[in-house]
Amino acid sequence: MASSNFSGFRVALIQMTITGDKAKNIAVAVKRIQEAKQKGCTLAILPECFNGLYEIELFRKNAEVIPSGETSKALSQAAKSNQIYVVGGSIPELCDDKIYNTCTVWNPNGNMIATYRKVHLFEVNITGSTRFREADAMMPGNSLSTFQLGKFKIGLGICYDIRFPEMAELYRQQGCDMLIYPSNFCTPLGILHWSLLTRSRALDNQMFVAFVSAARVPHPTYVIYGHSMIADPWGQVIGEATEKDMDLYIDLDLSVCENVRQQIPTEKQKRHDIYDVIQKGN
Ligand SMILES: O=C(O)CCC(=O)C(=O)O
Repeated sequence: MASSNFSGFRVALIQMTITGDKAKNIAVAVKRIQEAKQKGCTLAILPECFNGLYEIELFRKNAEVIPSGETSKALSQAAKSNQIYVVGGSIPELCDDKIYNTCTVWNPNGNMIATYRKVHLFEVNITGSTRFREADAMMPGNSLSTFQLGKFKIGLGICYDIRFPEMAELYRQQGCDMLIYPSNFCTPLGILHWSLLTRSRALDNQMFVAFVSAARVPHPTYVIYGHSMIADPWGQVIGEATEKDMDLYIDLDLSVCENVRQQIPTEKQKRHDIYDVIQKGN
């Protein structure tokens, strides 16, 4: 891959079913990465916390040191044996007895080329529906993270991060062409906001945005929305799953970013004399 005139690639959004069986979840992820390669994909993306159920009480149980834990080893091997880039959704990361919600990225040699710890922890209290406080079990990360795939520069966020347009704008300032958010929205908020948020971040920043969920399964308190989705730099949805266990394979063309940015040059028209979004720290 990645010849000098490479301007696109096929991406897999892996909407797998997550169960309470960690070994099974890892095995399913590995199999679906292999299928993505067979379908001609250069990049496979997994959902948030894919190695266990999305429950506060289970994060520590499923947590691992990165990159020496079993999930990291499986992702590294899957990337290498299939010669594919893998955005490993996220897993609970154990570091100095603290837990982070961490995304790892693997290149086709099986090397870890980026990590990202969720910066905005999920905390909502929706009357009559979802209550969740990730901070009861996890610590926030403190930095942004990008990686290069051919000519594409890709920025990383996780789920709730997509609600913060400033973060996406900082990635645009860093020259990103695509944002990837491994996610697991609950169904009530998914219905209201999932598509709107994906399209908004894509349109605001004139880039591709991939929002990758697990499949919906019955759960007493947290029913995952599904509907993995990708929007293009026009803000159009170019692929969307249902709520079921399924994967999407989508061709991305980097030249669309350049076309939109030339035709609607908002980045050059920003009034930095009136406002600014600036990055603090790294
Ligand atoms: O923002 C939302 O509605 C859901 C966020 C979420 O589920 C998460 O960050 O894990």
